[in-house]
Amino acid sequence: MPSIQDELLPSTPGKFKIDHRGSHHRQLHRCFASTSTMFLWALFLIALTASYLSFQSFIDTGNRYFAASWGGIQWERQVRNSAQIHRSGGMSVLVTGAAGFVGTHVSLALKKRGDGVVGLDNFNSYYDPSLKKARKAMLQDHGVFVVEGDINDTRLLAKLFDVVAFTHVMHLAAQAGVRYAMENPNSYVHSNIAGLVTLLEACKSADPQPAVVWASSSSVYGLNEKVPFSESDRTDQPASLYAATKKAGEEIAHTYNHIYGLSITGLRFFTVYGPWGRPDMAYFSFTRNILQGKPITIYRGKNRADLARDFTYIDDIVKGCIGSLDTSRKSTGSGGKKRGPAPYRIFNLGNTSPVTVPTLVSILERHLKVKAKRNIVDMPGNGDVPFTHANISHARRELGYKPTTDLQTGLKKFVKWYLSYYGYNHGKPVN
Ligand SMILES: O=C(O)[C@H]1O[C@H](OP(=O)(O)OP(=O)(O)OC[C@H]2O[C@@H](n3ccc(=O)[nH]c3=O)[C@H](O)[C@@H]2O)[C@H](O)[C@@H](O)[C@@H]1O
Repeated sequence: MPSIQDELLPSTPGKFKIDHRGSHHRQLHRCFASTSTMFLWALFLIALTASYLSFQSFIDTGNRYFAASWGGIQWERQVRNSAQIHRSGGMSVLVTGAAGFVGTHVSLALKKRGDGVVGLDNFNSYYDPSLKKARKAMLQDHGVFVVEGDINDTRLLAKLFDVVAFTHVMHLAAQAGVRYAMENPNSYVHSNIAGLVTLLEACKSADPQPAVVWASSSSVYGLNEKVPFSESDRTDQPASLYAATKKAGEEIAHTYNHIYGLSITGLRFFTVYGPWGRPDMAYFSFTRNILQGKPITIYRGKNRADLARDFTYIDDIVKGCIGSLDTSRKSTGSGGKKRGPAPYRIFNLGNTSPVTVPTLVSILERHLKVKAKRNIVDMPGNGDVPFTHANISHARRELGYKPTTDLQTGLKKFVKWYLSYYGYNHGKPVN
């Protein structure tokens, strides 16, 4: 008889248990029973592992297709439809920062003339994302699909180029704003440097390679004193981290042109304003504060000199962007290799008539019919430059760029839009 201990304790898996007292038959039986128990255990473990792994992959897939806002058959269909070209000789353009101020206007203009447009935007909260969502809704109404995603997402970019053979990329996604760079420097590195590299990597690997047009900034002229600013002037004394990242962007773009044959055009925008604009910019926040009866802060330069900007109206900028897309010749690389020299261009897109900040405020007062409470302070050392002024003869020659809207007219259009969008007091009681 087996001892009680033998009955209760299972045999050690993988080892024969020798029964010194039983018959040969019993030994065989025990041996068989122990092997099949072991087999069943093994099966059980395999099944457990397999179901764990498939559960994990279900979670991954779920994350990819449900939590992330891109991917799937329906999504690809939307991307393809949006990229469809509706005119002969048209282009299919990936517009990054499409829910941004300039991105929205450029996307609409391209779509209206029959080009294919797919937008990309990360809808970050640098300023009120509800304004970005409203722009997205407007684009949607005009047949432009805006993908929610980041230019740092390599997989998303590869997917987009996989679904559509974009002929052009209009790269407008960026961390904008001069003074915010002191608060959140890393966001500038993330978007304007890392994001730019990720995007150019995707463009260089795409087959065919698209031609790239992207937004640099007038701020690259930094502390230069020679006016007006020309593209051939030095750009090695930036006054802000923002300007430094845009300057770095120009050098990075040059590298991709040189090594991979990407056709690249950089546009130095000069203080762009207009309807659907950026709430962080002076003309916009001044309007809000004036209507709410709040004081506005007007910076003043050295020796009490007024600051001045070459404010440029959005419709003029859009014409410059589209002129750049239309004149950009093809990239020459394929399979990630350069096959010949490709164009590398830089253009100023300004208005050529600088206006001082106090004059900007006076124009707003006239359009709003409200007096501003002006608080004049010396310019803090926060990255601002005292003035900007564009020489646009290069863009005029090459792109046919010719700005036609003066600040008075442009601000009138902005104020009209502002009042129709926000109402007279931006949802707040007027004091
Ligand atoms: O041209 C450009 O490259 C840049 O133009 C603008 O930068 P900025 O010219 O500084 O535009 P605003 O922030 O609207 O400032 C305009 C002027 O108003 C002044 N300002 C701004 C804010 C304020 O409270 N008070 C004030 O006097 C600024 O010093 C500046 O002289 C954009 O914000 C940048 O993203 C863009 O790259």
